[in-house]
Amino acid sequence: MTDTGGIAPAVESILATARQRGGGDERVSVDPRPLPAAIQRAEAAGRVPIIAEIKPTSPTTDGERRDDPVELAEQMVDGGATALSVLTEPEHFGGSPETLRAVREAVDVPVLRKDFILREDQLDTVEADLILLIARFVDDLDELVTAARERGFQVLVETHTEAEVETALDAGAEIIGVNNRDLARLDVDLSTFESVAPSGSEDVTLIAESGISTQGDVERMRAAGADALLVGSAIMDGDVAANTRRLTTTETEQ
Ligand SMILES: O=P(O)(O)OC[C@@H](O)[C@@H](O)c1c[nH]c2ccccc12
Repeated sequence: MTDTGGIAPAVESILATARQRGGGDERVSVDPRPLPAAIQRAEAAGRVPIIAEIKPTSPTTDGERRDDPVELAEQMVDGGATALSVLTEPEHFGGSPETLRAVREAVDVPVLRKDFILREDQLDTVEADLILLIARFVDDLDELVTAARERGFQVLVETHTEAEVETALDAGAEIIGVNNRDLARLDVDLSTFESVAPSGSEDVTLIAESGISTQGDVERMRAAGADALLVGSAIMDGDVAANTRRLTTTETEQ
């Protein structure tokens, strides 16, 4: 069992329910919309590649946003989002597989399934273009990366430390996220991406995750080498299209 010692009680609770959750009965087979191509298109159009996240609530958010997720998704795409991330975790994030299915049907951009997947059968809950695997929580990353790819998913491996980045690279990850949020204390520090993101790996798509809210934050993550940025709360809070547009139109050096 992967060591999950020292993590926040809210995360312990998320993992306990994730272990109980069943998967799909039938193996899914996905024809994915490629994320790297979507990132290139955004760059070519002069937009910052932003993955906008539909996250109705979270252990670190007050209240719950109950707007129609499909409308939110369309507003994010209107605001220039390169891809979307949809929470499917029901108990702590207000998500559902049905939400993801409806969103993916309504938009053309790649859609990431955000959940705490621990076992192979949990890959089969719903189709998505990308699937999140969290290095810290997955016992055998190689095995789950392979199982996900066999189904057609692109895999985003989430890391928080240099050791986890190594594990992700060893597992052959081509898309690596660095979560600025520490799952032990649930606090956010943007210097995590700056210190942990591997430099000079041209073949890897690097994503800065969490805690990005201002154009200054966007500039900072881009300067540190982020190919794309995953933003939830700062987009979900208020006018979703305007929030997305503000971030995608940030002037950056990169
Ligand atoms: O709302 P923020 O700070 O912009 O963060 C978005 C995203 O990175 C965060 O929701 C997240 C990162 N890794 C996760 C794993 C599961 C659930 C959620 C997450």
